[in-house]
Amino acid sequence: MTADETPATETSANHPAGAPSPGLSPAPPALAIRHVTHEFGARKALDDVSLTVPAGSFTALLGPNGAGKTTLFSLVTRLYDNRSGSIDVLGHDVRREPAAALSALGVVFQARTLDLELTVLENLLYHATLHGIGFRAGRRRALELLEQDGLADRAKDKVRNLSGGQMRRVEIVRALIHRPRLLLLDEPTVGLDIASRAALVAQVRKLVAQEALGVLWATHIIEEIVPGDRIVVLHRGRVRADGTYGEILARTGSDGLGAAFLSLVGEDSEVAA
Ligand SMILES: Nc1ncnc2c1ncn2[C@@H]1O[C@H](COP(=O)(O)OP(=O)(O)OP(=O)(O)O)[C@@H](O)[C@H]1O
Repeated sequence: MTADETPATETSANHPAGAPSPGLSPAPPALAIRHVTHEFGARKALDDVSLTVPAGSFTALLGPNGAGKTTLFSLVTRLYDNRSGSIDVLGHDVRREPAAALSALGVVFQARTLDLELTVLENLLYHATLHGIGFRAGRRRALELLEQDGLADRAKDKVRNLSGGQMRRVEIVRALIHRPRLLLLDEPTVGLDIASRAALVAQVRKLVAQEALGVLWATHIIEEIVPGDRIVVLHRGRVRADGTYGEILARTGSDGLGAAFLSLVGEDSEVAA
């Protein structure tokens, strides 16, 4: 079977990918991190971190600068080796089964990584090729995703001519090209205006709802989090709270997420309310 003929992940309206099948054991979470510690010399960037991103959930990783969010993403993506604890993507341990784990993973890094001199479509096809997807299947998938996101008319434009928000949306499309089940986004809205930020968050929430994608969204912007989201509060390398929006408010006795966050991490935070 060629890459062009590789069947898409089976989905249907009643049984989206990642959701448990009737009669079968429940699907593994999109991401399960257990007891991970990471040090840079004497500095402990992560200290016994455990968290789960269920399939079909929008989980916000909320933490101020220096909390350890990027370090955590670097461990999940294997930029760094996790020497303690375990990290499973869709049930695959990233150390023992890196190929299976990484093929289920899409990432949008903090720094922009599109080639400005290539067109939108060329950028997407380049990425598809890296994932072993044939030219025709890659083109079909890229155009389908651009269409869904309202960007089809920009396919042949050089990336240089897009707005910052559009570039970010293309990066999300690129991260989805190989049909991952987990999407990691590291502070994707930094530098965007309010309208672009809202469009980006809406794009990702739609994916969670329609495709049962598990999303881990690192941010320090409280406004991006809404009731119904799962939240992991990370501060100075430690998980300070992990639960639904309502659980975090109830646990801290707060009437808003800003107040809840402050009561969890104290005054030395740089989280934007
Ligand atoms: N390569 C490195 N060498 C030494 N220390 C590092 C390195 N990378 C990160 N750190 C330190 O680890 C801690 C966590 O940093 P990290 O970048 O993961 O936080 P973050 O939550 O992503 O912050 P930001 O929002 O500012 O990117 C910080 O104290 C940082 O200075």
